[in-house]
Amino acid sequence: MLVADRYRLQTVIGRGGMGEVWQALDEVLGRPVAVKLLLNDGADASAEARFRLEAQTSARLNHPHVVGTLDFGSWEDRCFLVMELIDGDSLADELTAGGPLAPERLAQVAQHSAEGLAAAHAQGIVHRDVKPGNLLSDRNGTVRIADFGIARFVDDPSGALTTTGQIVGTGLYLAPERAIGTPASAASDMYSLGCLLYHLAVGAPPFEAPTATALLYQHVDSPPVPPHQRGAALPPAFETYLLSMLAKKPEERPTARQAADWFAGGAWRGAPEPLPPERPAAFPSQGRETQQTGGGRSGGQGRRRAPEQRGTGSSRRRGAPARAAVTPTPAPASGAGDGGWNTSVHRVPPRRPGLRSSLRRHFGVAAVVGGAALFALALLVGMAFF
Ligand SMILES: Nc1ncnc2c1ncn2[C@@H]1O[C@H](COP(=O)(O)OP(=O)(O)OP(=O)(O)O)[C@@H](O)[C@H]1O
Repeated sequence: MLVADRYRLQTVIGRGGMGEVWQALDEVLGRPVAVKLLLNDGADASAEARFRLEAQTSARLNHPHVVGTLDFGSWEDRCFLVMELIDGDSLADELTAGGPLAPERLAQVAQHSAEGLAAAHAQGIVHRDVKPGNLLSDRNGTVRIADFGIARFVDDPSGALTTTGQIVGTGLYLAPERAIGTPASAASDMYSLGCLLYHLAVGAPPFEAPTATALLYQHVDSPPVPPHQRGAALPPAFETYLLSMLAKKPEERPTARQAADWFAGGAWRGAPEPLPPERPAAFPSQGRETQQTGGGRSGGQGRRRAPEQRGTGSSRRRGAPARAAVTPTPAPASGAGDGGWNTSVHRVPPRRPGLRSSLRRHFGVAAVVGGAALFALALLVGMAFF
């Protein structure tokens, strides 16, 4: 079948809610392309407008991590969108085929997706439907974001649900602020990306529920179970950062730009560092903070902070609230070096008073008690005499 006298449809690649996607040959330029044909069931008058908007939105983005838009038009009463053909699979396919992703691959997916989102956000475009099926990976593993613009019409939470109350894919990644009816923002995309990465790491989304309402409540209220408690073997820094993307408050999530830089810089590896040998008990947290400085590692510190802002002990402390929000279970010390939970912020024990200060405190208490006893004795003696 030849569309618009130019695009020869060859095989169906996939089907989505709005139409079917074909592998095709652009006979004018002699190159392979993907052609998405809008379903022509005639039922939804707004579908064409949405489709057109998707084309116009994605056409504004020319970025290596966004699927390129090449053409748009109408042919025999059906709208079509011509895209760059991605020879590979979606991340949903990758998950189905191979199970949870290894940290290295997951970090690549995170970086590429965040790059694509950063490019969109810089133009004021919010994707609104970040999900594994909308991340396409080519044979080299390069990830591109597809389907820009469609979800702008599902801003209200009901857009994530069917009329019967069943969950559709979007609900699994729906930001809390959207669940309560606030319009989607760039930070909502970051929450969805966090859910998506969690899903790819664990093999299941952070929240699941039998009803749509229960699921929305979880997005709003429930802290996600840390991935390592569900069997994922992420480096601690990676896990903490991922959980910061799932912060309930939009302003506490990293921006796409920050996330892209953080993953590109390799901080996600969270390589264990040697413990300070000589200063064990008194102020262990200070020693760790100092060690982390400039190391470009550890979870939490990158949160909402551009890399150039990191690096001082005090800013590190300000930048590490994720530690309070996430309470991972420490692993045995043998986990050192293998991405276990015994490094960095997760091992900072509560401060214990040194021997000298506790002696000082005990002497102080004794002095007060002794003084009171002497005073009472003097009072009694005085009363006896007068
Ligand atoms: N440019 C492309 N190159 C290669 N494959 C593509 C391309 N665009 C889409 N696909 C494939 O076609 C499938 C269907 O895509 P489509 O965008 O229609 O639906 P969806 O994203 O799965 O669902 P929905 O549109 O309902 O959100 C995708 O999952 C993907 O595998």
